[in-house]
Amino acid sequence: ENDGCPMWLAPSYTTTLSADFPKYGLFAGQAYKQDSILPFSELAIPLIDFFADFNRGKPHGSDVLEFLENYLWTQEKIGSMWEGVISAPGIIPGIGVLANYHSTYSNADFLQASILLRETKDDEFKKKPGEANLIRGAVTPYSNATLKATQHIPAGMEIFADFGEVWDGNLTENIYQDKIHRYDYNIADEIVNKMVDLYEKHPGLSLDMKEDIMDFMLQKVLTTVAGPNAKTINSLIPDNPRKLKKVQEAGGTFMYRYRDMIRTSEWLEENGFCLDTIRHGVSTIPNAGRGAFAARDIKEGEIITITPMVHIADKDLLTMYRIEFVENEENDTEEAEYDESEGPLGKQILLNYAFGHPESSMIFVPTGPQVTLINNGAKDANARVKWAESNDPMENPSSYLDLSVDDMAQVKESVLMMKVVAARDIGVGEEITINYGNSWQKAWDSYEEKWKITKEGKPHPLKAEDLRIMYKNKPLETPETIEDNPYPDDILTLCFLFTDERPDGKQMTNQEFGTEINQFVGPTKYEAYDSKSLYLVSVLDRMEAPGFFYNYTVRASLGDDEEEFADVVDVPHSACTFFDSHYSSDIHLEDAFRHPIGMPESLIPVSWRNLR
Ligand SMILES: C[S@@+](CC[C@H](N)C(=O)[O-])C[C@H]1O[C@@H](n2cnc3c(N)ncnc32)[C@H](O)[C@@H]1O
Repeated sequence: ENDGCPMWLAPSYTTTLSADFPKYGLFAGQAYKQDSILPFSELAIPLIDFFADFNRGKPHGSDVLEFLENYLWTQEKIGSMWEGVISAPGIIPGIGVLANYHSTYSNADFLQASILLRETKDDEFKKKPGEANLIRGAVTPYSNATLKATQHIPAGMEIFADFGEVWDGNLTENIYQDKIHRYDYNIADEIVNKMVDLYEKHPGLSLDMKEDIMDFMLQKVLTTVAGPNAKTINSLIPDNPRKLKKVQEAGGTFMYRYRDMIRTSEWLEENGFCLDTIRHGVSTIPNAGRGAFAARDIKEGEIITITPMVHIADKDLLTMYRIEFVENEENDTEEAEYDESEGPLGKQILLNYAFGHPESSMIFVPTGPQVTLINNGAKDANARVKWAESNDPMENPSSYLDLSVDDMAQVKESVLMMKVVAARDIGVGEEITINYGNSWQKAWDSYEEKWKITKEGKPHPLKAEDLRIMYKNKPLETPETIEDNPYPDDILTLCFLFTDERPDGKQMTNQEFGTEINQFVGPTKYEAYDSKSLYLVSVLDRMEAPGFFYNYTVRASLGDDEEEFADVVDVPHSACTFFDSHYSSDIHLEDAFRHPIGMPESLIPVSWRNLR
């Protein structure tokens, strides 16, 4: 089942028949066992307080927001819920954009622990706690977004991510989206498994007998217990008992029904592009952060990767202003508004991950796996970018190059395809770089120059990222110790908490407040760390706990109301972490570096040069 390619980019099953360009998806190049980690760990790029009426009202605002909304992951998935005052959902290029949605089937989900605990070797480029560094504010702090297989994924199968309930019911017209519900398949699977068990227990049964039993179960028993659903469930189970085993082997009734969904390696070779060239790591360029590295030898002229691009018609939408909440007397609510009087606060971090050109208001975010990791190699760059051409595995539809920016704003699909081509032979393990261009280089040089004068060698206020490092092997502060070791103002302490009654069954009550005291019971394994169990806490007490370093008693806040809280005992050190409060992470530094990657001159047609 393993043809050597970990993952393919190819036209998705969800492309509608009427569409005039394919929608792309990710396809497993080899089988992935249930619970295994899928290739590619990605960055997550939060859009802070972006999806609000003040942006919708700007030129192209409603079109851009409507388009970008299709690519978002919630702030709870990313762990960015404290970045803004309204919301901070984000884009996870690669797996987060290209894993499609299917109404009855999903085979992958984000491993939340990977992004929430932020334990990745790639982030070891980190600045020392309390020390200024050029990279502060220049790159997203959210990384290591990883997908895991939620069931066995056969080689050739498309990756469908679990988007949760909100998406259900939206996409019924697509050819492979059927009206049968997920639970119908689940019940059908259970029946198939039980029938197979029964037949295996009684190997002497004749085929006639088997058919009779099956008929009896499906026609009589199922109709009685499942009512109107019986017909649907029945239709998912083959009526020939000999085929039941085949259903199991296919991975259940859904996979059996859509056997042709599994693409052959010939089909993938012909229609797809194998994503086996880039792996992530720490950049070899000083202060550049993470980078993209060659996962195998790449020949000069070879396409390293092809990436769909999401176009944003007006880069001005990424300018951030202070937000004020204005009372709406009509319906007695508060509305968020941009206060532009003081001038901009800065720009969204997404700008650093987008391609642009000074003469165009359009910018382009690459959504191919690992592409956002490619750093600037200036004149020594070993790769270059181009629009994909007609003889490439995926083509850039050239008609869009003739559209005006206003017309492009109306195109709410990711239609543009860019390729990254090796400018010379690249050896395995070498960092892959492109030339970001003169305008970017100038911006970086002047940022560096200013930084040297104002910040070099000076202390930098401690951020959550710093405290995570500092407190890795140091106990959290308690009311007794906090005066001598205060946390910085904008730091939030949080713990992941699943709780239960005390093991001895005795309910303990907090004498002062009359509230319950709960027992910490989890998360105990890596996979169980999830933002649903993340609570703001204050640490009340700590005690040494052999094997666990320290255990804490914490007061967890249960809502906005300060009065709503619960105390939890025996919380291990490893369940607690730090976040920055609103507008205080390095992303929000006043003079943080923000500049799009330069799109080569020849890639920007005259029709897009609306700022000329
Ligand atoms: C598209 S991202 C590349 C991924 C990024 N290195 C990261 O860790 O997320 C572009 C950003 O990487 C950094 N970068 C890229 N090339 C660089 C270089 N040659 N020197 C310094 N910083 C660089 C800059 O902060 C830039 O805004």
